[in-house]
Amino acid sequence: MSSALDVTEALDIEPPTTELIRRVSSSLGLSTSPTGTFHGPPWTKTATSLTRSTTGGASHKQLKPFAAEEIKILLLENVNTTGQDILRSQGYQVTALKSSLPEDELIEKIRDVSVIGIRAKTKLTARVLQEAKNLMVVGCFCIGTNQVDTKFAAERGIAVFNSPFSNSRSVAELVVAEIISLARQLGDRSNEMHKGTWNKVSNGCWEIRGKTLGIIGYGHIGSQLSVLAEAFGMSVIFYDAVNLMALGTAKQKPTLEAMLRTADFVTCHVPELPETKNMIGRKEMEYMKDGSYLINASRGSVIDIPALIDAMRSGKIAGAALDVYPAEPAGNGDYFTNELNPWAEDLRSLKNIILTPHIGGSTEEAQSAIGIEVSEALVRYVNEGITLGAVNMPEVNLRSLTLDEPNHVRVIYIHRNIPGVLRGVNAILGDHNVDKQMTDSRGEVAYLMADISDVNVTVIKDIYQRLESLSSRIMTRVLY
Ligand SMILES: NC(=O)C1=CN([C@@H]2O[C@H](COP(=O)(O)OP(=O)(O)OC[C@H]3O[C@@H](n4cnc5c(N)ncnc54)[C@H](O)[C@@H]3O)[C@@H](O)[C@H]2O)C=CC1
Ligand SMILES: O=C(O)CCC(=O)C(=O)O
Repeated sequence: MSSALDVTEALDIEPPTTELIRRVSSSLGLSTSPTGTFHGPPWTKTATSLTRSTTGGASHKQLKPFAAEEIKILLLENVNTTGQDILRSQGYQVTALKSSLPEDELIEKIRDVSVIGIRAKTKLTARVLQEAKNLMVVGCFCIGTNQVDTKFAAERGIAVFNSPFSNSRSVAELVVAEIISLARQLGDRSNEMHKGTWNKVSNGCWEIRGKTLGIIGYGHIGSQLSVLAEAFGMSVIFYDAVNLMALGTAKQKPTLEAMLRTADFVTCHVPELPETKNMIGRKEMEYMKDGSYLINASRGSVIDIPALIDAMRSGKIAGAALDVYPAEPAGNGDYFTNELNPWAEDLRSLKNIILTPHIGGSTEEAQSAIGIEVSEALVRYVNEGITLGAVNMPEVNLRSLTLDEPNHVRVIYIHRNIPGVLRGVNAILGDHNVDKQMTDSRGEVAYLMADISDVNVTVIKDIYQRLESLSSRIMTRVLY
């Protein structure tokens, strides 16, 4: 394979920085000649199933980084090996760490990488992203993307992908287990037995059959849970910000208050948003039925925990299960103390409370599926510029190039969404044979993808440099 330097010499662009490789040859199946060697498609190398466009029977031409080993990827928080394997099989340089990183260390490391993979704990704030000079894409190997400043990322041309539902079932199953465990005080009985105490009681222990489950947030997880709960003979009611079709015999309630006043068990499945902060506070706990139960496996900010402690001490709430907390440690260890969250010890001292370390999505099935799904999205984005599934960019895709089209180039132009940009871009691309083109915008950012035929290295260099000089430019990539 040719080196990065070969390309920059051929294109006469200096100096040969990683930045340059990212922008110009981040493409890639690139040799100094567009008709150079092509690699087998990635799905022939992994056991996975990268989706691809149909090309009418012709062989799909893989766009691959010219110097794949120059693509540096940092994976934090123990991303599953399924995902690591897919990325390594592309020839990228992958560093995988088990935990998250403190902000200053993260800033040091992120400066150097083209791709970062995280889970729920790593905070990619504007301050961190500002320093990520080479970063083109973030993979959230989880559902939530609240830990990333996705708007700031888009404004810097950094796409963000997640896995919207691969762990939904795992969370729903955990909540079912918690509903039964709270109703039967299983946590307390088990703790007593571990200490040698036999305490056979039925007082305050219930079947869940015939009880009412109130679900806040009837999305992927809430609706899965709805089906499971009905199978146990529960009645399901839910509250959501939008009107949704209820599954089975579930019923949507018009207000949160109406839902809280009726449910025996309340469970939260909303994203972290300003509107969902302390969504269940003192007032809402007052609305809840005496002796009801509260579960939170969404985000730690959704429940006012000091209010919950008071409500449990008074007996208003008979039991609770928490999987998420306002502050969570970067890795495993003895961290669940008042230093982390000032009320941690009060919480730990309560009866009939199940405390789990954010394991809602932590199953072999979910982590394996997420590893594959997010890594494949990252490969598609790095190699082909496809944004399908991105949470902060318009979704843009073009039919794949084929091996019958050797002298084609794919141009990606991420730009500010302002009037007149296409006039400028078309003045540059218009001199060439644009086979197909798609552009779309999302908020202040627009994404243009165009496949151009009959190009040589001089033409590519010219297109790249002229696009880069436009004032609307956020990021230009040229792939072939
Ligand atoms: N504990 C864990 O390990 C996991 C936690 N999660 C958390 O669970 C959350 C929910 O996940 P999904 O069900 O996949 O999300 P989703 O996006 O499919 O559903 C969320 C639902 O909440 C509703 N909603 C949003 N704002 C609301 C508001 N202010 N009031 C009422 N309803 C509102 C939405 O309309 C939507 O129906 C995620 O955002 C994530 O934070 C997700 C996976 C694992
Ligand atoms: O375990 C994880 O990676 C985080 C799960 C989660 O909270 C999510 O998917 O949003």
